Amino acid sequence: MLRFHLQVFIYGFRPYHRIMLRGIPGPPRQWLFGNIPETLKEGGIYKTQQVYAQKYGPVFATHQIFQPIVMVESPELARKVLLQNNYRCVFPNLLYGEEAAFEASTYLDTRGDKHRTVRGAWQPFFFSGSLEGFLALMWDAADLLAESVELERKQDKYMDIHGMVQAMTVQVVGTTAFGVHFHTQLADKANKSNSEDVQQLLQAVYDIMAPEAFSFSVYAMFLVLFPFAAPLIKLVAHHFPDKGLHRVRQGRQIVIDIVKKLMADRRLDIENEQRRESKGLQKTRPSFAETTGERRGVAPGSFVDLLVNATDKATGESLSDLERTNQAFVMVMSAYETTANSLAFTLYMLARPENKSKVERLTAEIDAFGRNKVPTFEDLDKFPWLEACLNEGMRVYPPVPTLTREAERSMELGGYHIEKGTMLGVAVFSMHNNPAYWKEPEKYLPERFMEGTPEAAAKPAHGYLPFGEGTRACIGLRFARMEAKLTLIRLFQQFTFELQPGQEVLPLRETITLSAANGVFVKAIPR
Ligand code: HEM
Repeated sequence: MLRFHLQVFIYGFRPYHRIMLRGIPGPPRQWLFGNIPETLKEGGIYKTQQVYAQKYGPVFATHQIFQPIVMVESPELARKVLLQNNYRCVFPNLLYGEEAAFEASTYLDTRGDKHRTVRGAWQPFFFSGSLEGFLALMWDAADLLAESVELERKQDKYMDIHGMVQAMTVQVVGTTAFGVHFHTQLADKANKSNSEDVQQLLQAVYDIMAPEAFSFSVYAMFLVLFPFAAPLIKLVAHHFPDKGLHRVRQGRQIVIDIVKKLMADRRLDIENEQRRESKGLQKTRPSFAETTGERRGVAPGSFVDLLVNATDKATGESLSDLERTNQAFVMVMSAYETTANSLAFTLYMLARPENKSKVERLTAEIDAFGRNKVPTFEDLDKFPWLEACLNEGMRVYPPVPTLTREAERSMELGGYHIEKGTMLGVAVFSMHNNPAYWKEPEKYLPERFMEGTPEAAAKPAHGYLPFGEGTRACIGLRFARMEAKLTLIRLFQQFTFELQPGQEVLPLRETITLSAANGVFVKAIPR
């Protein structure tokens, strides 16, 4: 018992971390709880980072949840962290056995050659040719969104545009990545065929990403307090899960089961096509080119097709089924929520009354293109102001507020020595909103992203990081930008938006991502 007490005391004091972080400024690390109480008091990690950066400067050490982490909050240091280190931090969790193996092979956590293989398997999905092929599907989804907005507008109601945009981005993931229609949008309610599956899927993703997911179980608390007993805690948690742990595990299983089903269906589909082709029979499924004109066409060159055919370049072997399922799982987790959040933040900014002149410039740009025209892939370069509005939205509210890396070797950061293996973080939200780097950061000024303007000249050369940087930067950047641009074009061809009073300050919800906690409520004004 004495030994146990000693271990608790030593862990609470964290001598090893103190040695690793020696000399690096930062908030006092409370015995046992690190900086958790302050994070709770400030209302989020991204908030405490702002407070600490002001107090301690561009390099500071904090104890976020489980781990000590050295944060940087300057464009130059952020670049150094992101370009010199290729691995994201892996935080301790309660997963055990097969679930732990699944997590370890997740794209977001893969390392070295495996990362190159996985990234290589994903890449063709984002080639210009593929993106161009997705345009009609994305436009289709944006069109349904506009129809849904019109339905709500007719009832003269304030609507949660965040929720509606989310339903749209889910549809886009369905058609482009999985070749299925999720029928999530209001104007598409009649097609309910698989909407229950989708509701389940969304709930599951929500459960996995919920803020409580970080402390979802009483076992998590034991893991924080007694990390040296992790194997035992995980074993007990696995066999006797409490309600919180059960919820997250169930969520993961639902997502895995659904993506497995989607892949199996698609595989069968491909086999049937090949069989018909070998017999010289006509295709049952029209090619994408044949469906682009159709309102509800599905792209056969989908992500699932890529996964089914993916091979490991190094070994020539195909990816294991576990790895394929894993990639599809990551696609579900990473592709829709961030895009929906960035659109919702931009729409929020454009609905604020003080930004009326920005909207006028946006509608003028869209009208110059055409109020009833569908843009082609090339046309998308003709909307610099729209793109600037989107960029500025992600500056004020970066959908991923913190980036992480593990120090691959010892390095120097802002005059401090960093030991190999130290967890590093980039305080993106804080940096994007720091007056030391951005003049009047509280103002929504898309001009910052318009070449030749004084606002653009005053912008830092680096330090704008909504998609990260380096070998681990967002692979879906072009896909996301294209989808967001098409959506804004389609919406502002028909409407402008008015913010519901009472949302002058937008409550935020922080998980790995940042989103509007209670939605974004607007009234649509027909143009
Ligand atoms: C506006 C929308 C999006 C934002 C703001 C965003 C942001 C990010 C950020 C910040 C990272 C981490 C970068 C780093 O650590 O340096 C990331 C990684 C990633 N994103 Fe996105 N993302 C968006 C959309 C998408 C979409 C649409 C997809 C897929 C279709 C996607 C797939 C991924 C993947 C797979 C990674 C991991 C890349 C790697 O480790 O190699 N993202 N994203």
